Amino acid sequence: MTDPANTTMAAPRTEIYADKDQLVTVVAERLLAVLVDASRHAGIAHAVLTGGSAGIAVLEKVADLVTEPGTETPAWTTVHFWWGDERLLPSDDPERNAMQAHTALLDLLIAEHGLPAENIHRMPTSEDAATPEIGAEMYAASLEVHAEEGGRAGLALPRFDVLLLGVGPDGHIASLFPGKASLNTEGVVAVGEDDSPKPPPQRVSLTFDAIHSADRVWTVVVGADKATAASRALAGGTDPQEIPATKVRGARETIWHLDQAAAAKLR
Ligand SMILES: O=C1O[C@H](COP(=O)(O)O)[C@@H](O)[C@H](O)[C@H]1O
Repeated sequence: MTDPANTTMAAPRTEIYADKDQLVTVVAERLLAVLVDASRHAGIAHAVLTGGSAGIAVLEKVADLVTEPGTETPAWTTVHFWWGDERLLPSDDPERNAMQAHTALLDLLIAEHGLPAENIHRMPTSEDAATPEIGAEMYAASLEVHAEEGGRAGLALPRFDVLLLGVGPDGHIASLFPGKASLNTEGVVAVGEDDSPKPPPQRVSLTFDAIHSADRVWTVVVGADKATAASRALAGGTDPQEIPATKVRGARETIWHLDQAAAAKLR
């Protein structure tokens, strides 16, 4: 399975911003640029979204940008949105990462920019799936429908152009939490979590194998409460069982976007 020490994956690099506003502006601009490029050259673009404070702020900034005259935007009919993780809650629960993304950006793109609703691939809700494990199987089936021929890392997945992640103060990414069995799940693309230490307990997450398959993995980190986790994740030799974020890699690019507060303890 994928190995973060593997030279076929990109070593992490950091980009540090004065504040949250600068970080979300740059990441939003680059996200749009990646989608424009993929849409133009491949005729299709796949982006994986994250929840969390910084991840949702990036989407709000994309909404501002697409509303500004003169911003170059992709052909939205070619763009597909996926999620790195989700809370197994009712579809209208405001804690759902998808609900927050709809409010921040996706409703606007559907209503005013022609994004087809069927291009939005939400993870299952608690109405769709009785357990996180069933939810993970359902999401794997959705991903398989859009899998590129031959697949990445032998997995049935689309080619993700860009995958966004947030980091918790405990070092979790997506819904892969310290010490949990989900960290060791190999050979499948999605996994259920029944006992997340961060509420709500039931979640669905992409696995590390799926995350590692993405061309670009951008981790967005804002705030002093993330500084220790970021520093440990980026230090060599950290145990991923303690700080799962240390295992974050993309196939072509791995960037940690940090504001100064989150970067304060980097060595
Ligand atoms: O629970 C989650 O937390 C992380 C980080 O969120 P933050 O608010 O501390 O930035 C997020 O990336 C993930 O998608 C979410 O489900």
